[in-house]
Amino acid sequence: MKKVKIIYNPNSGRQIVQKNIPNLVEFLNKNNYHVDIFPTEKQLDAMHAASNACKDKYNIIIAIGGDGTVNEVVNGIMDNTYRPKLAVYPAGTVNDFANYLKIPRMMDEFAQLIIRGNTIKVDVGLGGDRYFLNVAAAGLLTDVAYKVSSESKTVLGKFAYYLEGIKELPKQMFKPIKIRTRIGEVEEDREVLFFLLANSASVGGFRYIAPEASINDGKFDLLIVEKSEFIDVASIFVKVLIGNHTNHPNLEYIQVDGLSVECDEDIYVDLDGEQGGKLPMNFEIKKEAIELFIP
Ligand SMILES: Nc1ncnc2c1ncn2[C@@H]1O[C@H](COP(=O)(O)OP(=O)(O)OP(=O)(O)O)[C@@H](O)[C@H]1O
Repeated sequence: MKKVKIIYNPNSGRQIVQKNIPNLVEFLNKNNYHVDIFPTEKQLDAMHAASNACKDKYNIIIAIGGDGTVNEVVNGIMDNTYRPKLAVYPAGTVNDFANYLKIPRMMDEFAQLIIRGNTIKVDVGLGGDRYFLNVAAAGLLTDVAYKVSSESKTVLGKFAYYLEGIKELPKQMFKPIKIRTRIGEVEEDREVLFFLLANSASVGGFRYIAPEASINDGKFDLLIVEKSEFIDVASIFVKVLIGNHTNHPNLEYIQVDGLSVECDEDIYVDLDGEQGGKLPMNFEIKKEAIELFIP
C-alpha cells in the first residue's frame, strides 16, 4: 500500500480547494492508498512536515497551498536523500509552477492524476541556503508580494498583486541597483532595475516571462532589465504580457546553470514569492532533483 502525506495550508488562496481534501482522502483510500494529512499553522511547518515525511518513507507528498507552501515542501524534501514523489494541488493566489504544468484544480481530475502516476523529474534552484522551484528575483516590484496582506490576497486573488504593483511603480521605477554578476568566469558590473532566474516560463502570473524555459534542462532562464527610462519599462511590460520581450534592447535574456550576484545595497531576494534573504547570493541549479506528478 502506498503511503501519502497531504501537507496543506488551510489559509492559502481563497480557501476553496481545501474543502475538497476530505473527498480526495476518501478517493485515495478507496484506491488502496494510506493517507495522512497535516494542516500547517505557521511558517516553516510545511518544510518540517515534508522533511519528516521523507524520513518516514512516504511514497508521495501532496502539497496543497500557494507557491509559499510548495516552496517550503520542496525545501523539506531537498534536505533528504530519500525523496518522495511530489504532487502540487494548487490552492494559492498564483501557483505559477502548477499553472505551467496544467495541474487541474477539480478534485476528481487531480485524484486521477495521482492514480495515473505520470511523473517528470524537475530541476530545483538553490539561492543561498534555500531552494526554489520556480523563481528567484530581486529589484523592481519584487517586494510587492511582501506588502500584500494575506487578507487582501484571499479576497482579491492575484489582482491584489497587480493593484499593489501599480501603487508601487512611481516610487521604485527609477531606482536601479548596482550589482556585480558572475556567470561562469565572466564578471560584470551592471546597473539593473530587476533580475530574475526562472525555472518554468511562468512567473508572478505572467505566463510567458521566460518563454524558452524548460523545467528539466539543468538551466535557469536569466532575465535582466537594465537601468531604463519609464517609457522603456512600460514597453517591456506590455511585451511581457504576450512573451515577445526577450530581444528588447534594455533587457538581457540568457540561459545559465549558475549565477552569483554581489551588491552593496540592502536588497531582498524573492524565492518563489517568499523572502529568501538578501544579496549577495549564489544561485545553483540541481538538475532533475524532484519527481513531480503531471497530467
Ligand atoms: N495556517 C496558516 N496561516 C497563515 N499562514 C500560514 C499558515 N500555514 C502556513 N502559513 C504561511 O503562509 C505562507 C504563504 O502560504 P501559501 O503560499 O500557501 O498561500 P498564499 O500566500 O495564499 O499563496 P501564494 O503564495 O500563491 O500567494 C507560507 O509560506 C507559510 O509560511
